[in-house]
Amino acid sequence: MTLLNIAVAGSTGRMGRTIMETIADAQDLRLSAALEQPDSPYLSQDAGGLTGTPCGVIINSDYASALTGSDVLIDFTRPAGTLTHLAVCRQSGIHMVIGTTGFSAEEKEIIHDAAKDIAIVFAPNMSVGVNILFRLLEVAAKALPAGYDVEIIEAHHRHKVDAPSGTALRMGEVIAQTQGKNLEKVAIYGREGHTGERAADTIGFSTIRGGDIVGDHTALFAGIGERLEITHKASSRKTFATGALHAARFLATKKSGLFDMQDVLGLR
Ligand SMILES: NC(=O)C1=CN([C@@H]2O[C@H](COP(=O)(O)OP(=O)(O)OC[C@H]3O[C@@H](n4cnc5c(N)ncnc54)[C@H](OP(=O)(O)O)[C@@H]3O)[C@@H](O)[C@H]2O)C=CC1
Ligand SMILES: O=C(O)C1=N[C@H](C(=O)O)C[C@H](O)C1
Repeated sequence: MTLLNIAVAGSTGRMGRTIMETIADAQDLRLSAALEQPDSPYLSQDAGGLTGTPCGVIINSDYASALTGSDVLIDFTRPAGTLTHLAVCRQSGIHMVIGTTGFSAEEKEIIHDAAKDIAIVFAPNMSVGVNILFRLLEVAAKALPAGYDVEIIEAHHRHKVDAPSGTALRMGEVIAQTQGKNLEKVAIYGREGHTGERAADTIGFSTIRGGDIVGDHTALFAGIGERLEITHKASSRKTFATGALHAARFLATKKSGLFDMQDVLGLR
């Protein structure tokens, strides 16, 4: 069997470690590189040492040379890191799975442009459940009559640095798009003080941060006399890692283009 060579950026982070563990369990995948920042205390260590099984891949910050021999780079880092890695991958013709969240509109445009040359899966949430939830939101947003207030509530661990989560923002985009609205114009990010009554047609976001919550997302459609809540709760990062590896396999069949998990999972 020909193995697919996977490089992992942010290899010592929460997602990086989980992805490397998941690669180690896959028969068809090989960890080809483990990347970290130049000031990382983990440089030169065996990447498998982090997960208890040394594998002979040394954690490296020389992106260009480390990526030689890789088919796909999986990147769950920060926007600045992802864009640095993207430039190297575009130059070297290496496909990318991007799970990082918190990009500005301009930064997302750079990813769109790079997809002219390489194939990219870019998705704020790689779990099967959340991607089905996106479809359920389309159904609800289309079927409910006018007058249901939309609120999106998300909860994550204390270490998360961006808010609202990328998933919550995508939920807002899906609902807004389905209802013919522009999220930028209707989003309300938090409320404080004398806010006045809720404006009709807005989409509110609420963010909770605490402890080790892996990732909870709820869309609330609140009408008069009833509420519809659609919720997803992730209980393990393995669900995201498994999705990222499916995305890498999907990219192996592509030459270029921008895809998301709806494409990977055949949900479009
Ligand atoms: N799409 C999805 O399904 C999911 C997406 N995410 C997203 O993935 C990202 C990472 O999450 P998580 O693993 O929890 O975060 P962590 O903070 O645990 O890990 C981030 C990793 O990226 C490295 N890093 C940070 N900045 C840079 C940079 N400028 N260049 C290169 N590497 C960098 C960090 O190195 P160091 O520690 O040295 O700073 C660390 O290894 C977040 O944006 C999160 O929202 C998370 C889960 C699921
Ligand atoms: O930072 C996290 O942990 C997560 N981030 C993603 C997001 O911002 O949507 C996905 C997941 O909920 C975990």
